[in-house]
Amino acid sequence: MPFPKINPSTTQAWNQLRAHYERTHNRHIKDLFASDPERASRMSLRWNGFFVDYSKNRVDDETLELLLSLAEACDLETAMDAYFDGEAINQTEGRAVLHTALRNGSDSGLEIDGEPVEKEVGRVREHMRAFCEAVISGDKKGYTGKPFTDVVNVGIGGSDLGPVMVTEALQFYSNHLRTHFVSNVDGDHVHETLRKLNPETTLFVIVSKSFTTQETLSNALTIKKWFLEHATQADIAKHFAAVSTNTAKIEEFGIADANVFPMWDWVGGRFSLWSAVGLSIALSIGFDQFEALLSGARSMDRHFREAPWKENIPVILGLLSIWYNNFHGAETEAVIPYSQYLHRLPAYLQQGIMESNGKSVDRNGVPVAYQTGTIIWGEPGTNSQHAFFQLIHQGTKLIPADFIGFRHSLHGDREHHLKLMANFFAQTEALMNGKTPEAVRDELSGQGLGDDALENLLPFKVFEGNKPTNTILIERLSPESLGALVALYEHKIFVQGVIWNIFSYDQWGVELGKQLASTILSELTSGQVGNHDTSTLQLLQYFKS
Ligand SMILES: O=P(O)(O)OC[C@H]1O[C@H](O)[C@H](O)[C@@H](O)[C@@H]1O
Repeated sequence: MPFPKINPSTTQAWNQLRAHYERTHNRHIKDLFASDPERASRMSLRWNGFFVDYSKNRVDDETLELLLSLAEACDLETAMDAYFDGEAINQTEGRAVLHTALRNGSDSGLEIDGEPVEKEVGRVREHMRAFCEAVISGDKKGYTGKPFTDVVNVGIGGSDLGPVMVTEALQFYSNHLRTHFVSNVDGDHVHETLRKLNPETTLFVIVSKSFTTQETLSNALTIKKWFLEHATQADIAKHFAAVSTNTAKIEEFGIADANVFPMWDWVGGRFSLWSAVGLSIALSIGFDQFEALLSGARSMDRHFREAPWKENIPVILGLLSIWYNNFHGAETEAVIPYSQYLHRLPAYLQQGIMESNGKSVDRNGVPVAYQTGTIIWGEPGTNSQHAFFQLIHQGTKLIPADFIGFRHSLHGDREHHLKLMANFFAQTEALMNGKTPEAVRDELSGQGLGDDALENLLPFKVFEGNKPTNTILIERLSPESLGALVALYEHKIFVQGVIWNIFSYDQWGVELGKQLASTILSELTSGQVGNHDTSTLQLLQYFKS
């Protein structure tokens, strides 16, 4: 079956959703609860240690039915089969999208260009395991015979954000190896990192799907130069490893064959942490834990593929997000993990979601006449409460938010965990209920204010509420649960891309800036500033003067 190319806004479900929005958008979520005692239990999903409560949304059963009809009208089912079966659904690049095959333990019979996918994946995985075990155990040593103490991941975008997010998230499970991440081409990043390192005991993992990315190659060359101030060319083989689809380029860099880990063009950079791109993760937590991360993602894949859509977490969360984006006019979504370990999750999801679904031309090559990709942002709770929550509570914008929390802490300090989680629950309650004028009057009446003063203050202290949230409450932060959580968002991206009728797996929009930067770099180095608009011209001249 060909991948669907259906304009969602021409479907009956879309028009019905629009009419439904017109009829219902003034309703308050708390009134929906008041008239429906079963709402919370009906609008929650329990799966594998995940409790997803989506009842605090501006929806009723009819909204959900219509959203599910929209998914049907856009032929999500055919699209899902094409995704998992390895069809070339990334049509503008002629590639399959098979990050799910990276965590598919069994032999599914999947083939790309006649080659069995899992066999090759398994081979690289075994190579990773042997490499990680040798480094962690200290069997593999640096050029002066000392075991490694530090690992530096050198990469950017998908070759950085996944590894850094997961390594930070799973710090509790980490071993003695200290991990560092160098991504920015700003020399401050690499030089500050090198200052802390001993070349005798540091392993560098250069990660670049293309091995042509300016930032990564520049950082890798700077590191190599620094390393060679202490060691010899032959020692590079002991201290540098690389992950890429472009193995010829790795050879040029001088990395030993035994330290080269291939990846494949059917893995998008922003979905690649499950491949050898995750080498620094596996070094940090050990290969068994890395496999647990894959297995968590695999369970979510199975859930996504098999659960009826009504009970399907990525489908429901994807559809709710469409409801706000396309019918309520919400432009952004906040992701608020109540876990300091997950502090890089919003940044990671920004690439995953915004690079995938930030498109304005549909799968027929026609400009879309509706909104697509949401703007994603967030910071961990409770810090975010003391920073930007004011705007979510009382600003003029509608900002649906995902609250992610854990029933059990890893540190075992119950007092801290209860305080954290009290805030977690309190915020979604406050966002939904708000504070009525009556409640504010009650609160102020005992404070000795005159009637006028009280009434003057009142409008500022009223909260409208009616702010939608999803609560994702997970048993405990572990490699498995993190793997499942990340896969949940990957599949949410897919669902939304299918409905918006866009290609989620290319990223042509990042190319233009790169091309212009390369022209400007040669102008900055050669002394000849070429043709530019007058603003850019004056800035370049000022910079050079
Ligand atoms: O892994 P690399 O080939 O070095 O690419 C790194 C990054 O480059 C570009 O900016 C792409 O937009 C990203 O999707 C990619 O993750």
